[in-house]
Amino acid sequence: MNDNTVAFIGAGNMARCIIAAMVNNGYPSNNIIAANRSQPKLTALADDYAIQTTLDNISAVQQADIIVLAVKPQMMQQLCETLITAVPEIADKLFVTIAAGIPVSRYKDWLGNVRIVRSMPNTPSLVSLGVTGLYATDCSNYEKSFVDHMFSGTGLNVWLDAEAKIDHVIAVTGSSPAYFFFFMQAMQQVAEELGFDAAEAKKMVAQTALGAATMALDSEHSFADLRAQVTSKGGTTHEAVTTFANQGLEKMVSDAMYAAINRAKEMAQSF
Ligand SMILES: NC(=O)C1=CN([C@@H]2O[C@H](COP(=O)(O)OP(=O)(O)OC[C@H]3O[C@@H](n4cnc5c(N)ncnc54)[C@H](OP(=O)(O)O)[C@@H]3O)[C@@H](O)[C@H]2O)C=CC1
Ligand SMILES: O=C(O)[C@@H]1CCC=N1
Repeated sequence: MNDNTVAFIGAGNMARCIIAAMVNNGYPSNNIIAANRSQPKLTALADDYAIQTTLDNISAVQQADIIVLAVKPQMMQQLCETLITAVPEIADKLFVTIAAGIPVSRYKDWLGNVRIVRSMPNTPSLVSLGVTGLYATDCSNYEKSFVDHMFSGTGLNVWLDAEAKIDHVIAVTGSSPAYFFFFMQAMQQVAEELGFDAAEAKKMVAQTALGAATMALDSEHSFADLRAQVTSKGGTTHEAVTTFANQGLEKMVSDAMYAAINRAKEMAQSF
């Protein structure tokens, strides 16, 4: 499977995270090409991962078996139309898109009746602790296995039986690293107010988040049980957690996650 050449069109944040995971997982770097409209990110990727790079999208797709569409959603239609015009036979290749909010039907409008896997990765893929939602249409078992293999170094792959679930994955894992970073940022701010220096405060907060997540993954206990283990009756945690509850943390989280889903649906309507 490592013989397939994979071209990333768009070499931004998310492409870098997936490329890092593939290379760290043993995918041959000379079988990965990144194409970008400007040079700096390509230079950094070539330096860090020894992959091939190019400013020429067309040349990248011509050399590739699998094409990963990794530009922002707003750029996608123009990109697809340029590609299909320049290289009509690329419709025979396998496409993987990582874009939020663009349904498979739009790609088929832009590229013809292509075989495409919609994926929704997240940035912790960079450290192989990502979660990727995957939804395939019209692909062979080999192609699905290949895409599974391609993402296997990023962390956990979750195959979906309905395209609508991609929007749910966005809310649960695609966007959610930002929720945790926001929470940690707020905690760091208070730690600094309390006199810890910025680097120390960041480390203390991140180490606690890592410890809590590791405990949750390693344990049979529910999140609620693990929370109860920290919360002594009449103690400090109870006061903190009650403050969160009284100020509507659960509703806030729910509203935020549905807002992400609604935005994905709204984006889908706009393409
Ligand atoms: N960031 C995330 O956490 C996640 C993002 N996604 C999806 O991934 C996609 C990319 O997002 P992200 O990586 O964050 O965005 P970035 O802006 O970091 O990356 C997009 C890249 O595409 C390049 N680009 C734009 N137009 C073209 C073009 N026509 N040809 C070649 N390269 C082009 C940009 O070049 P330049 O450097 O010149 O701007 C940039 O490097 C989006 O569709 C998003 O929905 C999915 C899951 C998670
Ligand atoms: O914010 C976004 O639209 C993309 C999709 C999931 C994470 N980032």
